[in-house]
Amino acid sequence: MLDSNHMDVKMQTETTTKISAKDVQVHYGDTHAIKDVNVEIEDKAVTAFIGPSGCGKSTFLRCINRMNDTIDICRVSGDILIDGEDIYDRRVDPVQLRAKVGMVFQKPNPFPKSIYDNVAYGPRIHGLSNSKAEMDEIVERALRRGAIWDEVKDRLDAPGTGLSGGQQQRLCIARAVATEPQVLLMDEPCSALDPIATAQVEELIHDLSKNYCVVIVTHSMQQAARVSQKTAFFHLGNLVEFGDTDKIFTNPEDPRTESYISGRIG
Ligand SMILES: Nc1ncnc2c1ncn2[C@@H]1O[C@H](COP(=O)(O)OP(=O)(O)OP(=O)(O)O)[C@@H](O)[C@H]1O
Repeated sequence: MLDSNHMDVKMQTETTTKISAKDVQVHYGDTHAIKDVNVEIEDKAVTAFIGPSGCGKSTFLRCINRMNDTIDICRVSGDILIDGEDIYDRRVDPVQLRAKVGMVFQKPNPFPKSIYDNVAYGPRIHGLSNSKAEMDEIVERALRRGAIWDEVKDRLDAPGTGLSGGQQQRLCIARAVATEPQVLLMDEPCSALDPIATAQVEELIHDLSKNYCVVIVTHSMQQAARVSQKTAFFHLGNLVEFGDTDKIFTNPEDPRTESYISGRIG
C-alpha cells in the first residue's frame, strides 16, 4: 500500500493529455503547410513550438482554436480533440470554442476601450456575470492572473492602449483568461517586448501553466528552454520531433532538430 508521500510523488508526476491531434493536414490553396501531424499535448504544462520561419508553427497553433476557419483558402483535415472532443465537429460553435481556447498574439492588441472593458468584453458576450459586482470580481481576478492588477487597479477606466507594450501584453493575457479558458495559445507573445517585459511575461507563462494547458510559438530557443516542459520541432510542415524540452535541446534524436538547435538551419 502507498503511504501519503508516495501518493504525493505519484500525483505530481501524473500527466493528462489535453489536446490530441491525429493526422492533421493543412493546405492554403496548393500550399501544403502542415503534413500529417500527430501529437498529444499535456495539460497544466507549457509546450513550445519551434522551427525555422515558414515551417508551420503558427498554422498548427491556429488549428487548435479554429482560427484558420477565418482564412478562406485554408483547409484543415484530420482530428483535433480537446478533452476527447472533436473541436471540428459540426456541432461545435467556434466562438464558444475560442472562449475555451484563448489566444494571445505577437503584437499586443488591446481593444480601443478602457482597461476594465478590455477584460470584461469576453465575459459580457458569453454572459458570465449577472451583476456589476460579479463582473468587477471577474475583472479583478483576470487582471491578477495577468500579473497586472497592482499596476492598473487605480486607473481601470483609462484606455488599454495607453499602457506600455509589456503591460498591454499582460492586459491581453488577462483578457484571454477572463472567460476561464482551459487552453492558452500564445503566438510569439514576447517578440514585440523589451527584455524586462519579456522576463515578466515569461514568469507569468510559468505561473499560468499551473492552471492551464499553455502552447507557445517562439523563435527564441532560449525562451523555449526557459519556459517549456515539452517542445515540438517543426520543419517544412512536418512535426519532426516532440519530447521533453531538456532532451530536445541536449540530445535530440533527429539530425534536423540537431541542425536547428545548433544554428545550422533556420
Ligand atoms: N494566410 C495564409 N495564406 C496563404 N499561405 C499561408 C498563410 N499563412 C501561412 N501560409 C503559408 O503556410 C506556411 C506555414 O506558415 P506559418 O506562418 O504557419 O509558419 P511559421 O512557422 O509560423 O512561420 P514564422 O516563424 O515565419 O511565423 C508558409 O509556407 C506560409 O507561407
